[in-house]
Amino acid sequence: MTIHSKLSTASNSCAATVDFATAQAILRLAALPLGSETVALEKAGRRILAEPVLAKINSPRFDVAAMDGYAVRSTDIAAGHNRFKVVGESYPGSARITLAGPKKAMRIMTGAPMPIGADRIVVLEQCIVEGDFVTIPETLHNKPHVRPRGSDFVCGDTLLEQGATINPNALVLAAASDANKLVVHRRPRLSCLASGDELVDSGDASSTGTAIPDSLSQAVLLLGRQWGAKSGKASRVKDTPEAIEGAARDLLPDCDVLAVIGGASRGDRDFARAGLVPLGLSINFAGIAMKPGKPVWYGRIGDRHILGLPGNPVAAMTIARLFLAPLLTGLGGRGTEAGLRTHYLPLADAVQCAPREQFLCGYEDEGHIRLIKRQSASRQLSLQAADILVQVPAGSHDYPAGTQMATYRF
Ligand SMILES: Nc1nc2c(c(=O)[nH]1)N[C@H]1C(S)=C(S)[C@@H](COP(=O)(O)OP(=O)(O)OC[C@H]3O[C@@H](n4cnc5c(N)ncnc54)[C@H](O)[C@@H]3O)O[C@H]1N2
Ligand code: MOO
Repeated sequence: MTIHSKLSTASNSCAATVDFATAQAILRLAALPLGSETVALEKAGRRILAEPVLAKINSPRFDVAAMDGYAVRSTDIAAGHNRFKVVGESYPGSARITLAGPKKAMRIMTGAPMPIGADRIVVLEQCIVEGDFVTIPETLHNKPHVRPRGSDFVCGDTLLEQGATINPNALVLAAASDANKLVVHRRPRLSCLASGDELVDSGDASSTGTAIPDSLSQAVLLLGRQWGAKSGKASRVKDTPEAIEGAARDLLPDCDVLAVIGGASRGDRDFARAGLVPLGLSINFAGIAMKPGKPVWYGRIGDRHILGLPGNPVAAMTIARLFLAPLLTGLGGRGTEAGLRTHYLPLADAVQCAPREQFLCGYEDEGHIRLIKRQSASRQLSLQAADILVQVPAGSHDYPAGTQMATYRF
């Protein structure tokens, strides 16, 4: 098969150019959770629950003291007694004991099981202790200072829902449930394949006359990690379909998602898709009516997800944020929506629509959107201050200052 017929095979299987919303809908249908695995609690941080966490015990396990003090019977107090014989002590972790007989008290600390028979605590600061006896005030607060058994949660309660992220607060509940393992979604493994005759490792360009550093491979892997991926390998090859095919053949067995950087458009040496056709690439969409990032494409080789990023660095990072992030959150069990959350902010200055939907680099300034002055798909400096992408729908009018616009956080 010639290079040109390979390319045309790839293009023939392309859906027609779609808009951003349609492409996202296609991605959403394909980005289904990869499966689950069981991990030890100490390894579960940042993971997404594939199964809910149910309490295996009550919390508290018994009625327990809510304050340090003396446990007594309220019937004794109601009968007018205020001097009690101290018959023992209860600490957190102590076995439950019985407070036998009237006018008896037990010294007790916060979290310790209430003695059977006692139903209130008199706080330490209000008690006068003399030898084996404790005297309590005539008038007491109404509060019994007892946390009833199961008042936090009871055995069988759902403490964390499926889909929850194990953040520090969630980890409190997971451990409190008495779990030592959690069933979490498998993290997608992301690898990168960059092509470009001009590209060298960062650090090697200045010693040559024409090469430029590959500024995208590691950035795309980092963005992937921010959205829940494990980093696989980053390969870089020359602009030939054979080199792309060979590198992809090596990378695909060990990844779920392959981000193919560059070679996405129509140039003489743009072979990203053509190089993957012999491996069985099928295309779900190619070319989106958006700016930057128009040449983005997405397809499958077997069960692997292949996302083609344009080589221009701002276009590549825009597409990574808007397509790779939701692909990874979808595969990782959080749904593609988690990677596409928008925040509405007012424009500081008017912005002009264009025939294509735009995603402009901007930053948040005192609650307002400021756009980076020179927007260009190739201007790497635009990324220096950009912390948001501002979605500007296609059209022929202006959005005046103050208009609330959807933004995506980088
Ligand atoms: N005739 C047409 N030309 C172009 C079109 C088009 O539709 N018709 N689309 C333009 C758009 S939009 C973009 S974006 C670029 C994207 O092109 P490619 O994906 O084919 O990217 P390359 O040609 O490989 O490279 C473009 C540019 O980016 C630099 N680059 C590539 N990879 C890296 C990297 N890993 N690190 C740093 N810089 C990289 C490369 O050196 C080029 O300067 O095409 C337009 N052309
Ligand atoms: O749309 Mo390209 O991604 O403008 O440079």
